[in-house]
Amino acid sequence: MAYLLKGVSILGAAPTDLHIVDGVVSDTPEEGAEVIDATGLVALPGLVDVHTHLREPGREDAETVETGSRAAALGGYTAVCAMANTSPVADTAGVVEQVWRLGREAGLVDVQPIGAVTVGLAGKQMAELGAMATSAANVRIFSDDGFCVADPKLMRRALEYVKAFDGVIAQHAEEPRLTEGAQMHEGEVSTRLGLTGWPAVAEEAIIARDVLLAEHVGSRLHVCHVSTAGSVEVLRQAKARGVRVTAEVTPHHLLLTDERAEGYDPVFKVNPPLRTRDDVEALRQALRDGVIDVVATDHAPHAVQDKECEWSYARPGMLGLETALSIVLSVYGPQWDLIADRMSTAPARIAGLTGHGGDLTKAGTPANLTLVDPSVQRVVDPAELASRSRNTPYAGMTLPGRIVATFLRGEATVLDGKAVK
Ligand SMILES: NC(=O)N[C@@H](CC(=O)O)C(=O)O
Repeated sequence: MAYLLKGVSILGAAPTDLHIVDGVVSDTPEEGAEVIDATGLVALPGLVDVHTHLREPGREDAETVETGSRAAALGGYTAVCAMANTSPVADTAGVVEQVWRLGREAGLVDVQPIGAVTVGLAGKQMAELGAMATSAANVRIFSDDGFCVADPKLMRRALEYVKAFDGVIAQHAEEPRLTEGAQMHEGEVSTRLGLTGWPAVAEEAIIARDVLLAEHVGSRLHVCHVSTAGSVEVLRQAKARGVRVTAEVTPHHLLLTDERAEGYDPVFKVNPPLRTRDDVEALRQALRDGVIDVVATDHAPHAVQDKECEWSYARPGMLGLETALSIVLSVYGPQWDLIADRMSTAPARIAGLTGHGGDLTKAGTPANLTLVDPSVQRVVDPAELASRSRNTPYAGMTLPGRIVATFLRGEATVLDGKAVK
């Protein structure tokens, strides 16, 4: 299938014609190509998410690889990295290969499995990182996300182990002894609501420790869902010293604050918790500066019974894939170069996903891209989401931008704002 995207603006530049032929960007038109009127639309390299929870195997009532892939494509993504906290945990070659195969069968985005760092995410014994790296799933990112690799000796060994194949340890930075019973950010609002708080220092202390370990070992560390101004300062200093550390921020931490907990609506319960306005400002600036490298969704679907209950019983986590670009647009406006780097090129580099995040002006670049209509304002309706879950914190909000089409290696996965399969 060949396409001609007529009058498209690549990253906000003057309108041009973009030819997609045989799965790549081409500078020569193809006879009989399907013409898409792309007037007013912006082409971005397909978005890449380094932090997605797809819930399969184990919690297919909340999401499957297929439903999550569809949500991703509709959000403009062409690749997602699937977190390891499934059931069974993705801590063996068998499980990561299963997730990888399910992703191929769904065929809507490239699903790159993340392997667990420790057996069963229990933080005691290192998982078979080498077996997962050499499996068909070709795992490069390892994470116990949902839990912190709290034992410093184990963290050091894992960093040493992955160095051999340029792997990366993605840390969920949470000192567990400081967050026992935590329900939200520790601060003025938690005091008023009478909820046990997760102090900012519980995140910052682990990041500080881990950048020192990564520096000592000379290995790659990635910090998941950075949420505090103090974490940003630790990362800024580490990067200035040349530590091989990268970091992500979620759309919700760029937009929402802990005041959302005031109605006790569990849709706003998430780990790490929503923080203060000052934290939000520091995160926004850090993403601009490049101290934080990427936006990652931490798309965390949960079944109704796990979310629509009393706050303290509700699971933490919120949906992200289908709203991420709109949230980032609402925060930064049409800064397309920034958006393309932080949501596509940089995450593709971190995950080692060659073929994603490429330059759409160059012939031969794999045609992984998405078309956005920035002029449209959409009202988020949970019932319309492709995810199997409904736990979006943005229900009823009016947000800028609509994904019109997404292409994976030149094949449309989304057309006219609808998934093709
Ligand atoms: N982000 C969340 O609040 N939840 C994540 C795991 C996690 O990161 O805690 C989940 O898997 O639901």
